[in-house]
Amino acid sequence: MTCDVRARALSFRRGGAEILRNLSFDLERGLIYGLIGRNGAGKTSLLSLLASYARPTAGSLLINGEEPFENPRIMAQVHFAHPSDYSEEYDSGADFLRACRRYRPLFDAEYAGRLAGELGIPLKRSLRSLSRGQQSALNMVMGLACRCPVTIFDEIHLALDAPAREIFYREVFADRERHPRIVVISTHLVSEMDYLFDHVLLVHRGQLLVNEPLEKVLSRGCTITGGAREVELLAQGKRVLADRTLGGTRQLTLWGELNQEELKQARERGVQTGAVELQDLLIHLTAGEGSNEETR
Ligand SMILES: Nc1ncnc2c1ncn2[C@@H]1O[C@H](COP(=O)(O)OP(=O)(O)OP(=O)(O)O)[C@@H](O)[C@H]1O
Repeated sequence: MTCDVRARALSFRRGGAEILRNLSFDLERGLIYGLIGRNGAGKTSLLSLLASYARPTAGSLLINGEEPFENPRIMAQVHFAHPSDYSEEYDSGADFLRACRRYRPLFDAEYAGRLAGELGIPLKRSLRSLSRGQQSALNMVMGLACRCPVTIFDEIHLALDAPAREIFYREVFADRERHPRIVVISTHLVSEMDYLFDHVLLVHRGQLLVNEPLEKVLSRGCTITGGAREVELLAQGKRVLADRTLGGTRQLTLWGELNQEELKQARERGVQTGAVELQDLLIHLTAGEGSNEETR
């Protein structure tokens, strides 16, 4: 089962406010998309359109050529894992996994059970009695094991402890290899997860600011690391995105690439050059303005 997603000039209004404006993008099978942006930028709103929870106000969103909103054929192919309120949920984790088996044709119960065991989720207990992290872990297990052609994780990893997050990252990567599909991960833990992304979607104030493969995004900047004086000389006239000092070593993150002459100078001065961090680019590209329309 494959799936493709096409959004063209997508806009979305809610409560009189324009939340998303004129977004166009494609999502391709086999790729992991990192959806990033500041608080209130519009990430969850975009994901709720993909997950058929809401309908675009303008433009078009097609999944396998069909509009997703209230479309059972498409809803069966999209899994939206997000932080859920289980405070009134008396069913157990095992009940939830059984429901997945009924409603998700590709659900892998054996894999789900194994992963739940590794994460230490007490499956026999009611969901309301689980800790927040255990509830998130169960959401993660369901998202992975459903094997839906479009699998969305919206900040579900936030309540997970570090070992559980490591399992999440490992499994997202490995399971995507075994069962290629579209995976969209919305996150604020950019520096921890960016290595997972094939492609970056950066939403800012309801608009798509970046829609590029990770490699291309990272080529927009560079780091230079070395003695403070040498690094400063190389950075002259350039825009500095980040400045870090460790002992006698200084690292500057610069906007733009170094040309051949600058690379030669860096070598001669013992300055190391490296890739920019996605998080530094995010901070730079979205700095100085509110994250949504109302704060402009
Ligand atoms: N029901 C609603 N009515 C009006 N405005 C809303 C509604 N839901 C969300 N918004 C607004 O839409 C904007 C985008 O919200 P959204 O939840 O999509 O952002 P986000 O990027 O996911 O943010 P965060 O990273 O903080 O979770 C925000 O300004 C938010 O206040």
